[in-house]
Amino acid sequence: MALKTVSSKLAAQLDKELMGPEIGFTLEQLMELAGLSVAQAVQRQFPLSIYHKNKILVVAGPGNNGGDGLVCARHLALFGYRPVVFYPKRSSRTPFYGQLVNQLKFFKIPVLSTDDDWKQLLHAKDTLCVVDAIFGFSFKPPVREPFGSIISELISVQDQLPIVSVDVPTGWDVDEGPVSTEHIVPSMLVSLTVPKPCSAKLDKDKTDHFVGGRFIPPDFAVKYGFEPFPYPSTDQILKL
Ligand SMILES: NC(=O)C1=CN([C@@H]2O[C@H](COP(=O)(O)OP(=O)(O)OC[C@H]3O[C@@H](n4cnc5c(N)ncnc54)[C@H](O)[C@@H]3O)[C@@H](O)[C@H]2O)[C@H](O)CC1
Ligand SMILES: [K+]
Repeated sequence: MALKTVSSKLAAQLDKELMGPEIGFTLEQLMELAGLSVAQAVQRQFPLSIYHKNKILVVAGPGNNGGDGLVCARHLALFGYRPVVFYPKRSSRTPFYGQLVNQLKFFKIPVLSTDDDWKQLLHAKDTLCVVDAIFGFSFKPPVREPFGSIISELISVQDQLPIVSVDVPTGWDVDEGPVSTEHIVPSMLVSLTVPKPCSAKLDKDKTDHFVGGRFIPPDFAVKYGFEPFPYPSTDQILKL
């Protein structure tokens, strides 16, 4: 069966409508559910009972994809993991990002900046996986620094250290897929609300694909041209 996807343009429009005057979700609400679903997907893929490592590096970007990562880190801590957040370019778009960082401090989750040695966490011996919450559906290539170097570091370790990408594998064109030969190959992608077209370029042998962000009624999905996803029970994620 063909994968149901929605273009970057339509995904942005869908988001706008959800947070528009008629429906009235707030960004904070959707981000909380998005971050929770990514944490649940990580727990499903890397259960502590099997993997005897609990350190997770969360790399958070400057926009809402990064915000999802900050929320995800907090839920990972609640699930018994030991997240460390690398947040190189902190957003001042709204005070909410500062509040999310304060919540991380409340949970004693380290938040590193470019002055800190974040690369020491890129060792599979100690770290379970890396959550890639750098860019989502608003990324436009080519990538600007410092993110180009950060992505290169992640690519250099991805054969040993699994990458969990949030919504879109960072650096990929949202509609077209990878734009250079060297690119992030996540071991897991958690698409939010609905997969973006680039996910059709995933190699199924290398990447497990989940959908998360369970926050729309069935008729709204149909309006945007995709079938609602049959999430089981109370799960926030569905493996595709
Ligand atoms: N309904 C949902 O599914 C929800 C999804 N959420 C998440 O939000 C992102 C989209 O967030 P947005 O803020 O629009 O964009 P990004 O985070 O992808 O990136 C914007 C950020 O990145 C900078 N940027 C863009 N291109 C480049 C570049 N080439 N080099 C460097 N920097 C770049 C730009 O300046 C911005 O600062 C979606 O994917 C989901 O993850 C929400 O949480 C809510 C619900
Ligand atoms: K991402």
